[in-house]
Amino acid sequence: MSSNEVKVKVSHMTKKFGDLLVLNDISFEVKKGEFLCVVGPTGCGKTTFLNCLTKLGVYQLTSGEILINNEPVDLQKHNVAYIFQEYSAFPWQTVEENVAYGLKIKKRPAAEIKARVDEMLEMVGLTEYRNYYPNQLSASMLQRVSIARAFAVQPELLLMDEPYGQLDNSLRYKLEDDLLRLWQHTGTTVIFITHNIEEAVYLSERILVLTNKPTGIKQEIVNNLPRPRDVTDVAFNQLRDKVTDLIKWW
Ligand SMILES: Nc1ncnc2c1ncn2[C@@H]1O[C@H](COP(=O)(O)OP(=O)(O)OP(=O)(O)O)[C@@H](O)[C@H]1O
Repeated sequence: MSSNEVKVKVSHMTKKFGDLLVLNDISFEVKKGEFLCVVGPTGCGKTTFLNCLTKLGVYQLTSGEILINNEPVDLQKHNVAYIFQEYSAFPWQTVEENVAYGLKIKKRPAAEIKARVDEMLEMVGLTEYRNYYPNQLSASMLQRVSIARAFAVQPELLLMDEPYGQLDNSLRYKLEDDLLRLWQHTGTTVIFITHNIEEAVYLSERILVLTNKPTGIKQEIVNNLPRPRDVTDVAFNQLRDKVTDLIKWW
């Protein structure tokens, strides 16, 4: 899916909280349309890594530079969407209103909003729940609302921080397939943080393996396994074991 065009270029990203050096001179690139997963040991700074990409508030970089389309990252200009582990749906809005939210903020025409919301709801299997409120939905349905809402605005970059960390395996597999379908359909560039190595091998085109703090990149692994992927496949398990060995600290 990825092209040769560089979407995100991170140079010497360094982040300290007081005296604590968390991210230590990290440099990498993400190609347009690429699906990049980032894994690493517990507490190494995965969330900090993702938050620093937008340089908001306490996550301003201590030093280094982040470019999107060769320009300094600017959330007013660049269309960046997020999905977190916590459910982000507005409880006072229906599923349909939640999915339409970003498009309304962008003041898109009503007909475009309707068409886009219909398309997104169809892709995540929520069409018949469009008039439900979040408190009427299961955990996995809430995450599907988040995905549909994020993709509705056609983000050029989607940042995901362990979105399925609290779900059991069967729900997670279903959501991962929804995500892959949307990614393939839209060509969005995705950076996906996870502590789950199997998930990284299932989703990614490339995996960045982080070290313990002060955090750097231990290894970049290209993941060319054919899709659809099978978690019981020999090659799949070899790659999973290789990544596991890289982040083992015991
Ligand atoms: N706002 C902050 N102020 C001070 N220290 C922070 C802040 N955010 C993160 N840290 C510190 O940065 C380090 C990395 O935290 P972070 O949450 O990014 O790790 P993580 O890899 O996402 O953790 P986990 O594996 O538990 O998900 C920790 O030592 C944490 O205490």
